[in-house]
Amino acid sequence: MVKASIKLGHPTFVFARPLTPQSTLNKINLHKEFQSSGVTIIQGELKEHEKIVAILRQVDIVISVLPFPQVPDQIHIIEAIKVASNIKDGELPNKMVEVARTKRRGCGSSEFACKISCKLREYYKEYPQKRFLPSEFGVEEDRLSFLPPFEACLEKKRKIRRAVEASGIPYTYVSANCFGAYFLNYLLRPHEQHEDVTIYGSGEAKAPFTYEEDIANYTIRVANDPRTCNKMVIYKMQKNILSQIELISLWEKKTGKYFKKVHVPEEELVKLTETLPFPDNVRASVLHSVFVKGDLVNYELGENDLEASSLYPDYKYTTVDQLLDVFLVDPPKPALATF
Ligand SMILES: CCOC(=O)[C@H]1C[C@@H]1c1ccc(O)c(OC)c1
Repeated sequence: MVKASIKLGHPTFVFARPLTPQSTLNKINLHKEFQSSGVTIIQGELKEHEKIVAILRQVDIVISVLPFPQVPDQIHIIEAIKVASNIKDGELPNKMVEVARTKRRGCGSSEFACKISCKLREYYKEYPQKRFLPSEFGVEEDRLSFLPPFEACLEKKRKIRRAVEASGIPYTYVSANCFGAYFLNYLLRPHEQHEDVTIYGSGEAKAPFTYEEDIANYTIRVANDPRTCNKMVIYKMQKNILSQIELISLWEKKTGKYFKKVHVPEEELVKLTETLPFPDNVRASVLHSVFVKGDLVNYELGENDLEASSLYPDYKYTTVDQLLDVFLVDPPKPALATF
């Protein structure tokens, strides 16, 4: 995300937890790389309210990339943005209150809401506010329901969304669906010697994949785009919507290897979500939602939703086929999200 911001020419600040003697070499080198690229790095904790307010007075856009365990701590970012932007909780800017009163008469609530959001957009053009992109980037949790372990995690994200909306801070939510390298590593395990691949359910349900670099490149564009203010942006590129069976077949063609398919039936996966310890039970419920139910392709974009590749048709995103070619020669390091 930082590299994409720099590449697009934006003055970029990073607020990160302090480096310690236990910090990994990778993190230390990343700090050095960012600093040599002109990034302003401020080290601190999310509870250091005044420090965050002081930084926020210097920026227009705040993008949070906090992992699940820190999702609730984003409330501190919201509080700091309100102070830095002089926004009172849930209070429309005064100028807007007059508009709201005059517009209320004679229109229904949805028409009224639309008038307000249009007026808010005009207002924000005149009185630029800081925009907040909370740490989302996965499923669209306001439109889907999940098995309990994943549901509990996503409820944390829903709470932050409601707090952002109640605060009046302009926002953009990003649903990037499946992180490409992350899931290709999880499903294909290119770093291991293995004869079989696991298929969750029938393997026919489709899911949208977005290469991590594209997630960052799209998000910096989205964050700076007036069209996406107070909107949900979904990353769902047509060429990157595939089933597990299609993914494995592509990989077999490219590697010249044939893998034995080991299916995990839905009922067994549901049982695992009930019996595995945390966080494996969460991962099992993610797999159930994404690859057994096909949740990520089971809803249509609403009138208030935008899709990234349609917003930026000139941006050449990496297709899954191209990403598999990268995996053939230099597969990215596997990772496991924390919950
Ligand atoms: C393969 C098992 O799933 C995971 O490890 C978690 C990290 C995956 C995840 C976490 C949160 C999400 O919203 C999401 O959307 C597709 C995906």
